[in-house]
Amino acid sequence: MAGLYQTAAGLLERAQRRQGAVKSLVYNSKYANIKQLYALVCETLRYSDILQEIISSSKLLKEEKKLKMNLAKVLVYDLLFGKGLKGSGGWKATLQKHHARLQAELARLKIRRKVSRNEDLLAPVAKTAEALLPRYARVNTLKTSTDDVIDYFKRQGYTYLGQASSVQELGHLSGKQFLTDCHVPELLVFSPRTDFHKDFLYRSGHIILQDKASSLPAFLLDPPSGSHVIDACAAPGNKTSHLAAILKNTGKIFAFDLDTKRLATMSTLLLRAGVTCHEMANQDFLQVEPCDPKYMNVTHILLDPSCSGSGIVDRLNHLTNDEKSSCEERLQALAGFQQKMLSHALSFPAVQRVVYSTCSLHQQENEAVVKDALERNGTFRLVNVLPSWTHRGLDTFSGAVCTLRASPAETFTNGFFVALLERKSEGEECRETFSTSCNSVEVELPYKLAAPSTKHKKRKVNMVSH
Ligand SMILES: C[S@@+](CC[C@H](N)C(=O)[O-])C[C@H]1O[C@@H](n2cnc3c(N)ncnc32)[C@H](O)[C@@H]1O
Repeated sequence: MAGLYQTAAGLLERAQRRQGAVKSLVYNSKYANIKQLYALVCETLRYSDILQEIISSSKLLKEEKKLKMNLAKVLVYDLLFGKGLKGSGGWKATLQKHHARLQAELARLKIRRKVSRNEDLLAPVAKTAEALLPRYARVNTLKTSTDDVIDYFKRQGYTYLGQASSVQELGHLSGKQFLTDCHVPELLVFSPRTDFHKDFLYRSGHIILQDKASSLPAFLLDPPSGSHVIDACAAPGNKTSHLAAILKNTGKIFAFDLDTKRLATMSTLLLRAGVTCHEMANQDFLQVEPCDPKYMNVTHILLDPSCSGSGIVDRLNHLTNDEKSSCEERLQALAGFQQKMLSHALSFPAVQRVVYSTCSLHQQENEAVVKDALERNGTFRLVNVLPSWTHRGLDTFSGAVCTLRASPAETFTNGFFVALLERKSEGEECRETFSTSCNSVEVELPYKLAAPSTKHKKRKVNMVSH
């Protein structure tokens, strides 16, 4: 069992060096009991600051010279907060020697902070962000219908409250209540901590467990049936399967990714979801030739590139905050890569719409990337998506208000950013040569926002051209 603690400590080290998202690091670790490892790593991260304080005040590392901080954290977590140390001998025996002192330090800490429960020691962000987030389940319309899934959950004892009329309602679900989302009609919303990983509908690909923010890019891109679409950074494929559902498995999705392991996971996910209209390639999107005849009919591109992941709630970034300088460098490198990717997407000759998204909170990876792309490419403009969505892009350039941000506190989702770029019509381009930068133009909104009977309805909104 020593392998569990050593593996968990190694993963904490890698997460601190920002070598990947905690979830992917765990899943790629090949450890036999992934669930146990994931729980240990996440809980240790949640209690990271507390553990550090207890370990320092108990002088554990001074007495046990071979013990390093991350290994100490996972061991002390299991000893004090978990179900007790597993295995026998080795570090278990060492830690048992210090058990009484560590427990006394924990008790002292609780007295100092005037709390009685371990949970109350957690900083508000570690406690509330997680507790705020509802569980989202996207109905896979390739396999079933929203009505059938609602009936299924009702039969399982859940109470259906209808369609949410505002985002706020999503944050007030408790027990076995559930709603249909107020923006994405195929998204069902359950109370936080609802777990469907063992549910038949999840295992059979009838529902996809996907955060609401992450379901916005495909929903907003909204390619019509039969279109040719590129998913530029596709693995593990949540957005690809959403695109396939919107396309009703017609047309074509060219899905690219650099990471072979993630592509393998994607294969399984797409098979389970019944996706058949895709072509997967282990290829750098930047090397995909826009003028290749194969892509001449590509009209829609979803670009969800690698990012810092600073918006993901379960990544518990406070653990890595001490690496501020490398973080700045890394942000710059990421932003440079994202700018290249977005410019490349806009260079496909027939492309009409490109959705750009990240799970980052950093302006450098979000508004700045979009602003750069629009400055380089005058033939695209931003679409003012979901006008009723109050959390907009940071006001760093004149069109930023057209973009969306998402966050646990404001939208009950992970932190996220989405921008939809659309090719200007020829007439529009000409008009702009002689007009000011702010125009009122007709834009097509996804049918879910329009009257139920019309697939695409023209709405007049204020558009900012760049
Ligand atoms: C945020 S993840 C994509 C998540 C995916 N869209 C989903 O919803 O399941 C970013 C992905 O971009 C891939 N990637 C990074 N650089 C790439 C490149 N130059 N070309 C293609 N894929 C790339 C990474 O391997 C990673 O899988």
